[in-house]
Amino acid sequence: MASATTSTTLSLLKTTASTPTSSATRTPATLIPTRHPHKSVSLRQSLGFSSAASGDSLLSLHVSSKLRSFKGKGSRLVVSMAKKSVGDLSGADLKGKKVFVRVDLNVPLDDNQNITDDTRVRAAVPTIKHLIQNGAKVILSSHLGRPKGVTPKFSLAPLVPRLSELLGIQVVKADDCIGPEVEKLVASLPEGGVLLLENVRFYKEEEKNEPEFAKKLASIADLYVNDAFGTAHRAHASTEGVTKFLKPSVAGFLLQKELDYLVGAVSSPKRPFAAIVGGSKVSSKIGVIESLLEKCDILLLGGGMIFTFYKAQGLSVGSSLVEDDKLDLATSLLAKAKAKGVSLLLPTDVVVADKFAPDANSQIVPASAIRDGWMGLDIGPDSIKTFNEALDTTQTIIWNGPMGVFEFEKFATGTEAIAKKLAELSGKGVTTIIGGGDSVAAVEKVGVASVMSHISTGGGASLELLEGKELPGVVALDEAIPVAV
Ligand SMILES: Nc1ncnc2c1ncn2[C@@H]1O[C@H](COP(=O)(O)OP(=O)(O)OP(=O)(O)O)[C@@H](O)[C@H]1O
Ligand SMILES: O=C(O)[C@H](O)COP(=O)(O)O
Repeated sequence: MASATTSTTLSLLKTTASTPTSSATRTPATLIPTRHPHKSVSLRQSLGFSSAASGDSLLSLHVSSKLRSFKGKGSRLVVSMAKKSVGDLSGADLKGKKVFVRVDLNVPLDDNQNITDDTRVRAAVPTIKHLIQNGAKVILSSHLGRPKGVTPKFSLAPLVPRLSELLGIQVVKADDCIGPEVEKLVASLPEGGVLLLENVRFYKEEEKNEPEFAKKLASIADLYVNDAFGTAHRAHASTEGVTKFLKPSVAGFLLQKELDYLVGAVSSPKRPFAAIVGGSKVSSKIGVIESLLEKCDILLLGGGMIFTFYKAQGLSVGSSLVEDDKLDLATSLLAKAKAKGVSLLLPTDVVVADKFAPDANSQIVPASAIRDGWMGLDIGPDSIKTFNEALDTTQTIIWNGPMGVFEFEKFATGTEAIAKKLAELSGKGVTTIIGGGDSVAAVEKVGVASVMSHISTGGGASLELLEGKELPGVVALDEAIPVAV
């Protein structure tokens, strides 16, 4: 590809021609108290939200006056505001106590009811083990799928063998989640024992968050732990309603870690801070892009959404995915990035296909040369190089959404290249956060999941959190220290 064409396109597509804004010209990335030492400063601002955005509620969600810090992978100090955590409870708080633990065991199962991805099961283990070790009687509750009434294929029974294996004890399974059989099983549960309740969504009252149902769930326990980050954006009986009847109601270790990274590390990042946003449509990522534009130094865009940006800039996009009603929005996002000094990079070349199929004919073309009848399905090699160079300058990276149609091997190169780059940088101490959804699948496919600083177990929940929305399952939990904001 002619480099002259590439550089012309590049300057057209970049909102700023400069290198990433240096930390010296932005608010320094230090711990929250250093940035805002005075109590009178809005804690919401100290979390990095502009005063008019939707984060006011977020403040009341995640913030207490107590800061929690821990060493994340890559040896950076991650700071977030804390809800009361299961780690804050003493041994005496837990020994012999019946603890209702909401976990997210909504895992994919194949036709033979085998778990095809046990990430969420493994992620639930640290909290459960902690409770076992402290002599608690552990009552696990989860949903699986979206059943309408009792549906055998959505039973949690297939989870028992893997859970038992990971915990090193035999997990007992109840056939219901409320009622006399459950009460009997709870009564016979020894200290350190684990009971898995049946799919809580077999009752329509769960999703309706009916207080009477929440009360029944709560009646079998002494206290509540929510570790179901993936479901924290749902105000359901087992995630929200139950907290009205069980005190204390605290966060599990997984939920805490998700908040530490997706709120703490994103709001107070080591800079330069890059966000990579991909996926299919700009309309589904508007909130995330707008929210990240408030915080990041570099924004890299990929996936199907880029064609709406191209078209908004007057480029031809052939038969690529375009949202014609979002052209003005794309233009305004580019302007916003420029105004904020964020270096927004769009791919300068793309891999186009003559049909949407794994065996399509493909070509690499500059972004300005997509012909009629062709559709862009991946970012091209020049873009990968430019993105990699930009990422090389960073200290924190968050990634949400694939760069192309990675489900088709032929168009997976861009997504896999980003996954490999993040793995390399993670090894050099850069904080790398994978914000849920398909990017997690891509990272796993490449086999680099274990080296990332954090991989979110939430799809919708992580998106909502990154958008600055409040998560009802988090709001409902006890504050570490009550605070008047
Ligand atoms: N150029 C493209 N044209 C069409 N579809 C694309 C393109 N690039 C990526 N996609 C598709 O986008 C989808 C992922 O988009 P989505 O917005 O759902 O991302 P996500 O946030 O990672 O996933 P999820 O919604 O599961 O959390 C993938 O199925 C991928 O094939
Ligand atoms: O898989 C998820 O995103 C969570 O388990 C929530 O499931 P839901 O979208 O069916 O509420």
